[in-house]
Amino acid sequence: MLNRPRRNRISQVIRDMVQENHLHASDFIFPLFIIDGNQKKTEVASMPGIFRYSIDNLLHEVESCLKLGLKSFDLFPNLEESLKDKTASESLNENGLYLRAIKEVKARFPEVCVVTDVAMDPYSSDGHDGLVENGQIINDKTLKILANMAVAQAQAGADIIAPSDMMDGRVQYIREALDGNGFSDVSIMSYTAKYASAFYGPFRDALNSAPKFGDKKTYQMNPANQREALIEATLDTQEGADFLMIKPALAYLDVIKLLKDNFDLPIAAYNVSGEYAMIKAASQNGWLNEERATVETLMGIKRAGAHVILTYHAKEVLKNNWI
Ligand SMILES: NCC(=O)CCC(=O)O
Ligand SMILES: [Mg+2]
Repeated sequence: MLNRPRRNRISQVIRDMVQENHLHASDFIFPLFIIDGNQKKTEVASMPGIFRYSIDNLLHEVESCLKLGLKSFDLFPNLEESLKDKTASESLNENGLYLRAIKEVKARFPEVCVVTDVAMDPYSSDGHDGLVENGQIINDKTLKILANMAVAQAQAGADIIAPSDMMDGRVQYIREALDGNGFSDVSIMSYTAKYASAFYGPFRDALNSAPKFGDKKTYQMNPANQREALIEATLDTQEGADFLMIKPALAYLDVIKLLKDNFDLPIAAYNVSGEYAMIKAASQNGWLNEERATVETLMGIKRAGAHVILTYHAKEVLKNNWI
């Protein structure tokens, strides 16, 4: 036998030497949920270890993440039902929860990268990502709403705008609105291939943002499709996206790899709430080793081709020195 691959696995030193992929704090974006009020910190029942923070506690949380080397955050608001309407108008309220949170984080920690979510669903009385008329999601009328939301978030200090809605044409529409308002340095991380997935369940609990009727299958992608992601990625690239995101991550590792191999933009993958919940639930039952399952999962997403991983595991992984 001339070839014995086991020789490169014989000791920890050699295994480390030939390790092809590594995880770093700089790979991660940590999603954070925000609620109104003071001194609030409420755990999301289906996401043990993940909390909704009032702005004062959000600042403490960001500070403790910075100490661990975690410097990028994606913020999501949990709004009271009474603030929601057909056109998501609360998203433009300068004194509203979301824009205040962005301003306060950037004022206190100018060095952090704040990623902001552009989508109607947290503010929409219909719980959808687009404007609803007669039970239909109206693409083109939604674009203006999304662009206004993006400009308001850029004004508040967002570094990266992340449209998560899957309306056609929104990347270019938002790009032009940002540029027209003097925000040509604000990036767009497009949710390029966002699938109509069961794995968003716990997130919708966290934000109370589930659709009030129907589902999201007329705008989010069919989980059976891979080639369609190439169409979405081509369009987002032409429209001026700075990052291409695939979401969820685990059931879509082939799509991560496909876009990594075919496009030159950085690839982001969203390791979503249901993926987090599965590992937590199994670990709490003693069915999985949490450290090993978590690191193996994140490594799999990186190995598939993601440069950036949005993950609820980010803080615990760094805090426990798992990587
Ligand atoms: N626009 C952000 C999401 O929909 C996140 C979903 C999840 O974490 O399940
Ligand atoms: Mg698209």
